[in-house]
Formats: sequence, structure tokens, C-alpha cells
Amino acid sequence: MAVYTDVNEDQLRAFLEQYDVGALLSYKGIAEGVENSNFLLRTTADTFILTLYEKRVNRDDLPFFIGLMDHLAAKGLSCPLPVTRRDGGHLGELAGRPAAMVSFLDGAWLRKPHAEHCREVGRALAAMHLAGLDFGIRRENALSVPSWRPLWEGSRARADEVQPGLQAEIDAELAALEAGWPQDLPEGVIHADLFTDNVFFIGDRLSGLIDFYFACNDFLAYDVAICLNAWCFEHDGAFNHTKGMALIDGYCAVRPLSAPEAEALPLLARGAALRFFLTRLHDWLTTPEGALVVKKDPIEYLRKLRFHRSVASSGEYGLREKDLIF
Ligand SMILES: Nc1ncnc2c1ncn2[C@@H]1O[C@H](COP(=O)(O)OP(=O)(O)O)[C@@H](O)[C@H]1O
Ligand SMILES: N[C@@H](CCOP(=O)(O)O)C(=O)O
Repeated sequence: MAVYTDVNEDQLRAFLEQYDVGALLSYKGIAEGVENSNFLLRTTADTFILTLYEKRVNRDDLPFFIGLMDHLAAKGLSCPLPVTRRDGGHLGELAGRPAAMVSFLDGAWLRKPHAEHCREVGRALAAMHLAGLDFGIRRENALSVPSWRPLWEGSRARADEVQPGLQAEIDAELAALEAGWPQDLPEGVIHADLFTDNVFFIGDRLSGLIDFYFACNDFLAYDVAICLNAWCFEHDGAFNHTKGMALIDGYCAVRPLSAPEAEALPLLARGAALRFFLTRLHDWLTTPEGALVVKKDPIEYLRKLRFHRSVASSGEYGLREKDLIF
């Protein structure tokens, strides 16, 4: 469950005074999500999502996140639109936390996506990349390669408790990725967490993207690698080539990959798997028993990482010559 900070009705009514959104009808905490406290709010004017930003979100990054949603929505991407306050700003303070309201998106996330859904996700990801190219604020990826070693150092001593041999395996993996990470691929604003629970569908039609709170500047193809990890593996751990091909096809129909991006994809996918493995492992080892938040399994990402290590070329993900721009 993700309501870390509770809000009482008086606090909320006072907060809403700062907006032109009608009167409060009802509100309730949203159980899903991991990072922040989210509430569904109904007012006489509309339905909104209220987010209280919790400790892992750096206050200085909020103008980037809010500005990005504003920018992408203005470019026609279906994503939450930050609600403007009477004073013209978007950020306020509620129950001692920075807080903002965004528009409510219709739809629901898919528990069992098919290949055609993956194609839609690929298209939407590429559309987001293109729409973000002229966004005026930069945010470095706080969870890119330089962050992995300190993160690993925090868990390393207990890694073999989770799986015997893990310490040596990740030591070697990290060293290989640090040494071989690409230096010069096309960059832009990436979502960086476009998992199934952050993409809404109405029927088979993609209706919107949410949760831009890991968005940052990084290699665009790294976002494709994150999506291959999140969308194209089955529950039994097998990579689904048909889904991979559909996701890449959808992406490249909007933004073809360059040959260096295609060549780097297996390494980027290993890095993406390691990044989610490391944050999950950290949470696995540090979240107290009985905490309300659901801990995500790091071993799922270890298996994905092992798969990517065995991949010799992007063709194994479903990438074809026609997907490339020369
Ligand atoms: N704009 C939105 N419209 C509709 N539902 C939303 C919206 N934003 C968040 N939600 C709901 O809140 C849940 C948690 O949001 P999310 O941004 O993923 O939280 P967190 O950043 O804490 O992980 C989502 O799974 C979804 O159910
Ligand atoms: N997608 C990440 C965790 C971040 O959770 P979110 O609810 O903010 O998407 C993972 O699966 O490890």
C-alpha cells in the first residue's frame, strides 16, 4: 500500500482553497504504487489525483517532473496534466510534504498484456521521446551506472543470504557493465519506469502513461531496454520473442533506432535489469517486516539479467533491419 502520509479532511479542504477546482466531495488513499502517497479526489468540478511526495523524491526535482507532464500533455501525449493553483504555480505543501494535483486518467493497467499491447507501448514510448526532445529542463539519471556501485555496496554483504553465489555474480556483472557502458548514444528525456502498472488501457487501446517520477535525461534506447524487461517476459521467466518484436516494431514505427543503438541494446537491457535488481534488493533487505508496502522480488530481475547476458545480438529481442535508420 502506498499512503505513507495521511491527510485529514480539514487539511485537505484548506489545501484545495489554493485551487479553482470546486468543493471536495470525497477522497480516498490509493493502495497501489510504491514511492509516494496518492489519493483519489472527487470535487464538484472533476476527479483528480493528489500526490504527496515522499522521502525518495528530491524536492529540487519536482519542477522537472511537473514541468515534464505539462510539456508532454501540451504536445498531445496522454499523461496526467498538473493542475494550476490560483497563484499560477503547481506545487504546494500538505501534511508537511510537497504536494501537487494532476488530472485523473481513465483506464486500467494490464495484468496480462499481449503482443499488440506491447506494440502500443513501443509506439507511446517513442512518441514520448520525440515530444520530450525540446523540453527545457534537464535531470541527470540518479539511478544510472555511477549509482549502482554504492547501491550494491549497501546490500553486498547480505547478498548470499538471498541466493548463494549472488555476491560474486553481481561483483562481476557490475564491473563488466561499468567497463562496457556505451558513451555516445542519442539522448533525451526518458520515462525510466514504464512498467505495466504505469500504462493504462481502455480495452486494447492505450489510454495514457503515468508515474513520471523517475523520468530523467539518458540514452533513449535505455528506455526501450527497460520496457523489454518490464513487458516482454512471461511469468515463468521466459523472454517472449513475439512481444519483443512487437514492442520494437511499435517503437521503430515512430522513432527508428540507429545501428549503434541496436548494437548496444543487449548491454542496455543488462544494465536495466541490474538497476531494478539493485533497488529491489535494497528494499528487500531494508523494508521492515510488517511494513504496508509490497516488496518486489529482486530474483525476477536476476533471471532477466542472466537472460540478457546470453543474448548475442538485438535480433534475439525481435529487432529487424527494417527497424533501423542508416
Ligand atoms: N493520473 C492518474 N490517473 C488515474 N490514476 C492514477 C493517476 N496517477 C496515479 N494513479 C493511480 O495511483 C497508483 C499509484 O500511482 P504511481 O504514480 O504509480 O505511484 P508511485 O509513484 O507511488 O509508485 C496507480 O497505480 C494508479 O492506480
Ligand atoms: N517499477 C519498479 C518499482 C517502482 O514502482 P512504481 O510503483 O513507482 O512504478 C520495480 O518494479 O522495481
